Order: sequence, then C-alpha cells, then structure tokens
Amino acid sequence: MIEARNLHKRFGSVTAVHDVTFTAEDGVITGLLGPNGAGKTTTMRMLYTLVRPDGGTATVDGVDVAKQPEVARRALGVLPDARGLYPRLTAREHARYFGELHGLSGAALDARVEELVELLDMKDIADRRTEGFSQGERVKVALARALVHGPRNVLLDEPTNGLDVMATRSVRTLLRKLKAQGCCVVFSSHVMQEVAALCDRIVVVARGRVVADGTADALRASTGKDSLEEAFVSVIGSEQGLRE
Ligand SMILES: Nc1ncnc2c1ncn2[C@@H]1O[C@H](COP(=O)(O)OP(=O)(O)OP(=O)(O)O)[C@@H](O)[C@H]1O
Repeated sequence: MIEARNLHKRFGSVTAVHDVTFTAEDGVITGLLGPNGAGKTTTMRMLYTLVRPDGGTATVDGVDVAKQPEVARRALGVLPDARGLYPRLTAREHARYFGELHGLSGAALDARVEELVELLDMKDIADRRTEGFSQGERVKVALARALVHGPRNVLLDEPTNGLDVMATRSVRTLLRKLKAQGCCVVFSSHVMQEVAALCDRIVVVARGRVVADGTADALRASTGKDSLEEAFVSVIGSEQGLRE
C-alpha cells in the first residue's frame, strides 16, 4: 500500500506539487491522471525516493520513504519516466544485474529472469544489447528490471507512452496480473482512455493538486456528466492533455 499525505514540491518559482494526498491500496490499480505539467512525475519521484518533498509524507507499506528510503525501495518496483538503460548490457543482463543488486543469486535469479523473459515476451530480444532498441523494447527491459525482485508495490510513469497497440495490450495484461497477485499498482498517464481502460480508481491531478479521486462511475456521478471525457474536462477545467 502506498500513501501520499499533503505532498508538496517547489522548483524555484514553480510549485510542481501543491498538496497531493491519496492512498493506493493493494490489489487495486490506481491511475494518476492529469494533463502535461500537472505534477504526476514529480509526485511519483517523491514516492520512489528520487526527490525529497518540501512538505508532507509518503509511505510504502507503512514505511516512511524519507526516513527509511532503502527499506521503501526494496518494497517498490519502479518504471521511471527516463527508462535509463545501459546500452552495452543485453536485456537479460539488465534483469540479472538489478536482481543481484536486490540480493538474488544462483538458481532463484536464473528462474526469475526466465519467468520475466516469458511474461514480457522478450525471447527475441533477451540476448541483444539494448543499444538501438525500439521504445516498446526499452519499456519491456525496464519493466523486467523493475519487477525482478517481485515487489509488492509497483510505480509506473506513463508505461504505455509511445507503445503500439500490441505492446500496450501486453503492458495492460501484465498490470492486471500484478493486481491479481495482490500488488499495489500505481501508474500515471495523461491519456484518459488509458486510465479508464485499466484503473479501478482514478486520482485526477491538475496544477499540482488532486481535483478528483474515485472510480470512473463516481467521477461521472459527481460531475453529472455521462462520459468520462466530459467528467475529466469538468474537473481539470480545460481540454488540455485529453487526446494524444
Ligand atoms: N527538476 C525540475 N526543475 C524545474 N521545474 C520542474 C522540475 N521538475 C518538474 N518541474 C515543473 O513542475 C511541473 C510539474 O511537472 P511534472 O513533470 O511533475 O508534470 P507531469 O504531470 O508529469 O507532466 P507530463 O505529463 O508532461 O510528464 C511542471 O511545470 C514542470 O515544468
């Protein structure tokens, strides 16, 4: 479970995150939905300990990420916005390397890496260096790296950005599997259809604030709109970021 309480972050004169509070439960896919520049990436970065909040707290399975960042990191799998791969390592070596950093070794690590190669349909690319990989291939490697230690909480920053239909479908399938295993899954997107297709719960962020939080049905009901798109426009107050 991930909890954000009154998170606040400024960069110079820009307040990126103003007062973000939400809870992401286990066995639930929570979507952080908001237009470009809303503060989604900054919120994610605070949750996964890359950026220190100016105010507020965040916990992962009850562990305060500011007080015990290493404990929190062990319980997290992260797909950052910059996928950040090593060009000279193969896809399989990425998963192995990060597995080793998480303390896995021997037959257990071999088995886990093979499982991920299967799960992410990476057989064709597993033993190629990642230099020159397509966007979809890069996301698969970054997902394998994020999941190698079997984290209970998974944070994904725009995981389907730039992916084709088939790759998007396989990411959606993977996230549903993680949910079925009881994981807490949080992903950010600026594409409403993406969030609507996958999320049990939608946290709408605009201008650094949470402007709505609930199921798609609740969002429609609270705004009195029939379509989710109209409801989203109504809560964010503009049509920015609605369409690709
Ligand atoms: N390191 C930084 N230095 C200065 N400003 C920043 C920094 N990081 C984020 N910002 C600003 O904070 C605001 C929120 O940015 P953030 O990347 O969190 O938004 P986002 O919702 O993820 O947007 P997008 O969908 O475009 O990725 C933006 O105005 C951005 O320019």
